[in-house]
Amino acid sequence: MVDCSQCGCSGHSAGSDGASTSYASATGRPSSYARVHGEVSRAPAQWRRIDTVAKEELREVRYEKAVGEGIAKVTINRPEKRNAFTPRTVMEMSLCFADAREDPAVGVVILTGEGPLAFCSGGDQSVRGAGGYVGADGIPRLNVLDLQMQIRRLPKPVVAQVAGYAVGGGHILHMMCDLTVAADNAVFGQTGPKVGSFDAGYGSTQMARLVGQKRAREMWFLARLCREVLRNSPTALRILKSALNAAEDGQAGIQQLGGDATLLFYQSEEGNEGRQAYMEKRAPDFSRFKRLP
Ligand SMILES: CC(C)(COP(=O)(O)OP(=O)(O)OC[C@H]1O[C@@H](n2cnc3c(N)ncnc32)[C@H](O)[C@@H]1OP(=O)(O)O)[C@@H](O)C(=O)NCCC(=O)NCCSC(=O)CCC(=O)c1ccccc1C(=O)O
Repeated sequence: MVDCSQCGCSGHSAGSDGASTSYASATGRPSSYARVHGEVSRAPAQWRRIDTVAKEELREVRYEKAVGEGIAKVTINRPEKRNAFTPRTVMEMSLCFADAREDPAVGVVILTGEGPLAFCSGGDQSVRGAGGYVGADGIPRLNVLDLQMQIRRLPKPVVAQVAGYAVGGGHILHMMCDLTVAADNAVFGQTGPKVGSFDAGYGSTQMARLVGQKRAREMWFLARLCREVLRNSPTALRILKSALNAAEDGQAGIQQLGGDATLLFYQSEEGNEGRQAYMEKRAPDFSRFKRLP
């Protein structure tokens, strides 16, 4: 096993050059995957830091993109509080995820916490008031619930990279991610009832469903490493994620899958014929599009 703290992997076999992951076949020769796609680099990513997103200076979150690769990384940056989140932290995370969604160069997003002691310890209890967590505007918020939805609906895989504690709302955040890569010291748990809190939404229902869901996603996305995800078709990943959500999310899941179907249809000749005909003030001619069995 190789210690690969930069890529967040929990361990993989090194290629003969020590800088790539080798997928040897049973014969010992390079696998057909390696022959067709080449080896997967395990060289440390070069991160470029982004200090401002949507004109908002990032103070409680670090946001980075890997140079020349489609990986974005969102790091909760409050290690002195075991990366507990305030309304501002959540707002900054939300801006970063929105940016990663919009950036066509980004294919996969990592969510992690600063330092080895905690991924995230949930809501910052020192700013909790009646009605939610209170930021500079004095308004109590539970805005992490919106962030959970945002992660869930992001049409790109999100990988939680967990070292240390992932507890309370922090545990729920990792559960909302598609994949979780855990360091040896990772500790997972809910503390809500101890501190007078609970999450009866995804925090409860998703946890109940997780084992099957996570396994399926791992198999479909083949995502032991972010870089492997990036080699796969973004549309296939998008539809797979939607499909896996749809079975669990009821109408909201169908809405997401339906949106993806529209996206594909808009890219087709058949979809364009309808729009074109409208623009040209003529009847559309769909006769050349076959009704396949
Ligand atoms: C995480 C610990 C187990 C780590 O223990 P340890 O390593 O011994 O470190 P400590 O000395 O305890 O902590 C160091 C330092 O950090 C402060 N701190 C840690 N966690 C928090 C926190 N969550 N809030 C505020 N401050 C925190 C700690 O006080 C220390 O500060 P000093 O000044 O040095 O004393 C342990 O720290 C621990 O158990 N922490 C609390 C975990 C917790 O209970 N979290 C809150 C759970 S409730 C929640 O997250 C709800 C969130 C939410 O918004 C929500 C609301 C409604 C519906 C849904 C949700 C949702 O999230 O889904």
